[in-house]
Amino acid sequence: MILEKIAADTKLRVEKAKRKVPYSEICRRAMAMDATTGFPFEKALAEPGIHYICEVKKASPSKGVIAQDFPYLEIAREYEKAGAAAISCLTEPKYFQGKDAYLKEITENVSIPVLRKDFTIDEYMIYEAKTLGASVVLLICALLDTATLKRYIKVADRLGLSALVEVHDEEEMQSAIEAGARVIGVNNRNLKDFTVDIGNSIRLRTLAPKNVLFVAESGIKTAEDISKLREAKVNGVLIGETLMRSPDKKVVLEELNGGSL
Ligand SMILES: O=P(O)(O)OC[C@@H](O)[C@@H](O)c1c[nH]c2ccccc12
Repeated sequence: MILEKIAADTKLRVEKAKRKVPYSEICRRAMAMDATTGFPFEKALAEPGIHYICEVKKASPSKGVIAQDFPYLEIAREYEKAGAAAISCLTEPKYFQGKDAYLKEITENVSIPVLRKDFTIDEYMIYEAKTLGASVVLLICALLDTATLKRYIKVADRLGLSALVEVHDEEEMQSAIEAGARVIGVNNRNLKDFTVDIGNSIRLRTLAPKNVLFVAESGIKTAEDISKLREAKVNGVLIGETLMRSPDKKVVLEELNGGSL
């Protein structure tokens, strides 16, 4: 499966990063930073209504190159101006053509929280995310057992980072809950065959405890999708391709939201 391939390549990337900046040094740098962040991502999602997490993504394994022209900083600024609650920035280089530098530059230029969208398979990456200015890290349940998930959430917590814990079925949802996830994202994309079903978020919505924030991820394209997710009482939606393919992000966000934002 693609996820295993990506995880294996990520492991090599982290080994290389550790040779440049050792584990003890990345920890030191991250822990020297302010951890009293107030968890702005969770704060934003906890406000009433549905919130937009807008993704900066050049390419993906399922779609290939999405944006030939990729003015990532302009895109991030446009998202912020259009009323996004948060930004998601891909940093995985091989399959998504992401870069740590995109994340760093974006966090330095917007004031809304930014998610480091990557395949966290080592605590090192959580410390790294902090030094890049992220407010949130992605933890994918399919890559981490419950005990590891729990440990990573604690590491993030101590740094003042939120964790968006991604699940795609009931079993993973249970693991996320058991690990103490405060924000759970349901991926509507099946990573085995790349099919997308918004119904996956709606189906799993009822399984998340009341005190957990809920995000629907992937394949969100129309105002009708949003309206269904709103009805299901999701707190946030994570949208990439639909926004990346449209020249005017503000117009698309307004259309999706059925008026203004
Ligand atoms: O471009 P889309 O279909 O709107 O999806 C965005 C986001 O959900 C997707 O990029 C994503 C969801 N989970 C991930 C994990 C890793 C990388 C990417 C993702």
